[in-house]
Amino acid sequence: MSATTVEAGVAESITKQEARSTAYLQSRLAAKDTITDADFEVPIIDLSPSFSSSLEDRQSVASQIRKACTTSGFFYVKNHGIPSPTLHSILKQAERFFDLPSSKKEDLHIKKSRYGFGWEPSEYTSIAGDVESKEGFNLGYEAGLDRSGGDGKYRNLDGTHDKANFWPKEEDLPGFYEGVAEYYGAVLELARHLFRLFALSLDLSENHFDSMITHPGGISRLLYYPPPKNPQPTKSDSLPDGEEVGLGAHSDYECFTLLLSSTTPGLEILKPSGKWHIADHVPDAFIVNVADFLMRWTNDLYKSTIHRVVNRSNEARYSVPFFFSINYEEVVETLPTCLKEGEEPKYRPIGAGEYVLERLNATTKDGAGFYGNAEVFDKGQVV
Ligand SMILES: O=C(O)CCC(=O)C(=O)O
Ligand SMILES: [Fe+2]
Repeated sequence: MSATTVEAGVAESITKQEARSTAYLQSRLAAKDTITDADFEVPIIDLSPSFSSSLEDRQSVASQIRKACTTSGFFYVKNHGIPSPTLHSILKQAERFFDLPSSKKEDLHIKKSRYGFGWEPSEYTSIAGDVESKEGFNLGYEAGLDRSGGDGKYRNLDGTHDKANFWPKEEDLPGFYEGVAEYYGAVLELARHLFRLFALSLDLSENHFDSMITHPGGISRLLYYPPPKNPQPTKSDSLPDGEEVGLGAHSDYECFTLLLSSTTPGLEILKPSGKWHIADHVPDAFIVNVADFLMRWTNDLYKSTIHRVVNRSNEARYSVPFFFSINYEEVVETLPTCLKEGEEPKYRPIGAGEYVLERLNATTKDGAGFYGNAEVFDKGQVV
């Protein structure tokens, strides 16, 4: 299938139900799954053979990816080529950022952004209606962060092309921009590499998605989860369960996510039985998870699995997810090769950027968006 550009009217076809995170979550939970907990595993995939010049080697990795995507929708990658100091240094940058005095962070407040970029205080947005303890710093693609230099055609989520990222002043946090740029450049390169493996895993040609990622959307966040106010149970068997949530239950919106975290665990993945699987920390590895574009392309063959974060320790957790999207003007529609004879697409085509923006806005009160919503938020209210 060749890439099509977004058509007028696609945004209107995104229903209110999809745009509202809580309703969307409920509909996803109600969907029957064909797998059971016995099929659920989060494998560690060694990416070394994926850099080989032999197609057979690359295919062997792709088939492991396919297995993970059709069961849990989550896997770890090791030997991914990003040096360990780069990983440690971005987590250090996260610590430095969150240690800034509030007055400095206030200048970067997400209420000044149409896309939720900048600093997000704790208990500010909510993905599933819970109060969320996380504090964040969100940013999007810019050509200067892309080691390929991009093709100069990047547009924001809403199609505009003014500068969208907020950066702390160099004198407030020396070296922060360079640190983030180094990490972002490396993780974007890895995401492009992984996308070729995803294509292979779907029996497509390796370069199937290449023309869609010349100036791709790539939101990344630095996240800080403080230790809980009250000690939390060491595990949880149901949803919802009244725990102190760091980040509420959700699926990610784009193609797939690459998640780096500090050693404190916290990511919980919903198993088919409704119990939570607590993901172990694997040193120097990323957790990769299928997100909603891949679910839609594959008509549910690949699972965009619900997950959340609960910090059950008495230490801080830092994480850095990178949400890899295609170019925002592209349309995501079911791949004909993922439809069996006589099977209909379950999902209508969506404009990539518009869809992500609607899902992001749905995390704000009444879906009103971030921009200029200070009064609502300054009262400390969440959705
Ligand atoms: O911080 C984490 O471990 C997970 C973050 C996440 O799921 C998200 O930001 O979508
Ligand atoms: Fe997520």
